[in-house]
Amino acid sequence: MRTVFITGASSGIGAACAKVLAKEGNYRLLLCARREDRLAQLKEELQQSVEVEVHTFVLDVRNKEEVFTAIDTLPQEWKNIDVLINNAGLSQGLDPIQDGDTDDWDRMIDTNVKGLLYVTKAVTPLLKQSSNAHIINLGSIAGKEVYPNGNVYCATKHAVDALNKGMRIDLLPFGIKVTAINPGMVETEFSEVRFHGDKERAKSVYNGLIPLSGEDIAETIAFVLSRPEHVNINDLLIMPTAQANGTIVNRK
Ligand SMILES: NC(=O)C1=CN([C@@H]2O[C@H](COP(=O)(O)OP(=O)(O)OC[C@H]3O[C@@H](n4cnc5c(N)ncnc54)[C@H](OP(=O)(O)O)[C@@H]3O)[C@@H](O)[C@H]2O)C=CC1
Ligand SMILES: CC(=O)[C@H](N)C(=O)O
Repeated sequence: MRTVFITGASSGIGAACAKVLAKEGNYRLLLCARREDRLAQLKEELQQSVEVEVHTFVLDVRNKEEVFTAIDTLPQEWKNIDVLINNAGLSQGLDPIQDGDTDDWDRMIDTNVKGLLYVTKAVTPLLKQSSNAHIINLGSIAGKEVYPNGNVYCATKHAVDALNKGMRIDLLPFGIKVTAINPGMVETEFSEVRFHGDKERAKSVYNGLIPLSGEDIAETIAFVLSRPEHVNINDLLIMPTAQANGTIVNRK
């Protein structure tokens, strides 16, 4: 039984990872996000469908002190973390740099880069105790190329790309695997958050094409985690068939 810690489990890719891994039958799930009600709902849903151990807690990954205290004060039986899925993240705004909102920039940098760093630093001592440790970082096509108006979000995901490579080097002596999962368009709450709650604009992002689902990404992560101990998948770029790169999509 491996214990998986998923950040940002209240929605989208994180929630889908919880559901897919719960069904696998060989994972215990440690789940966090800011929305407590969503986590409680997910826990109930998971435990109604399969037999799985789940522990949830509220965490804002931007809050350094909160991150270190939350990990430090986990119940003893939840401290044996084998897998960390650094999934919590967001995009806010889609504007040219000269028109960007500095509060949006702060939220993206604080969550996608600093939050990921705090969680990784807090959890690494626990991962070092595992004989089968793995960190999965949610990057993006936005970490491989820059698209118009993506400026700061793309910068944060380029940072995740660099951190993913850096972690793999630094954690090599401890046998901790490090993998980047870089999706293209996945229909989750991502666009709704990017457009500050504008549901119509968010929906239009996926008009005329079949985007990836959170489950598509979760199944890929389950595959990555299921490789034999001597095999690590370093980096994956996953797109809907209708998307060629960060900007070119085929809409019907
Ligand atoms: N959807 C897409 O097209 C793509 C997404 N990604 C990446 O995938 C990851 C998941 O996004 P996705 O599932 O699509 O989007 P969602 O908006 O559906 O989910 C984001 C999750 O992150 C959590 N989160 C956001 N901010 C914080 C915070 N400060 N502290 C703790 N948790 C936080 C949210 O929970 P809560 O609000 O409850 O805190 C939520 O559970 C992100 O890193 C995103 O950048 C990458 C490429 C493409
Ligand atoms: C362009 C993408 O595929 C990605 N979802 C993003 O908006 O960065």
